Amino acid sequence: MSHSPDVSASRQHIRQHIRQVRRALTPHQQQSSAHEAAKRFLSWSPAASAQHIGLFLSVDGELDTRPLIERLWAMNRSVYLPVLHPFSTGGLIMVRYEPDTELVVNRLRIPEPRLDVRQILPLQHLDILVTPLVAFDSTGQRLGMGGGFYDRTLQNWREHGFIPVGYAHDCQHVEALPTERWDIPLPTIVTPSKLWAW
Ligand SMILES: Nc1nc2c(c(=O)[nH]1)N(C=O)[C@@H](CNc1ccc(C(=O)N[C@@H](CCC(=O)O)C(=O)O)cc1)CN2
Ligand SMILES: Nc1ncnc2c1ncn2[C@@H]1O[C@H](COP(=O)(O)OP(=O)(O)OP(=O)(O)O)[C@@H](O)[C@H]1O
Repeated sequence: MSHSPDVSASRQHIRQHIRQVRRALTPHQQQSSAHEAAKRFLSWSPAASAQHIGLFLSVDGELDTRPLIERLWAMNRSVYLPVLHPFSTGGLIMVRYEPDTELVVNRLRIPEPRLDVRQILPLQHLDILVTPLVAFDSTGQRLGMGGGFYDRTLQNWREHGFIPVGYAHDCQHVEALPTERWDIPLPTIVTPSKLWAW
């Protein structure tokens, strides 16, 4: 439940607006942005020593993670994708993603690996969690698609010992987001043109 209908309505408005703006990027803009962002991510120092990296498969105009995933595979890093938890509402499970991993489309229409318990990585073994977002602000607050999946997954990230990093287009930046008490700000966000750090 939201503490205020205004906050909730304004979050919904920002979501719709930014989703439309990022869907309007051309395939060429998408491609060059994906390349620039992958380079920036790989030159960020925590990425140099990270072995287990959580990513996501881009949909809906999101900054394309596929070029980054290909580079990480070529560097023999282990890549994981979020799988919707089968019964814990709003939960995500990180599952290993390799070039031959079979993907299925989940109920939110996002491709994910089939849930295989042997391929699950507990969060405390993750080094970096690359986090999707719809909008971010000048203080590192993020707004997602509205499921609360990453708000839950990012709880206690310091204790788990992984570093979250937002991955988004420059046009997803807004000056200030209306926040809710469960929002977890990101310490780092990579865009094609900038590395934001707080
Ligand atoms: N690429 C990607 N994967 C991700 C996320 C994300 O933001 N991006 N998530 C981050 O949390 C989780 C999924 N979160 C989601 C939350 C809401 C909707 C949603 O409302 N989607 C549709 C309606 C669903 C339908 O088609 O039935 C919509 O576009 O309105 C989608 C994903 C896990 N995987
Ligand atoms: N830590 C949490 N524990 C329980 N419920 C939560 C938690 N975080 C968020 N929620 C619930 O999830 C719902 C969606 O939250 P919100 O709109 O902030 O999601 P979001 O940040 O846009 O999405 P996401 O994190 O999936 O990208 C809210 O109704 C909220 O009550």
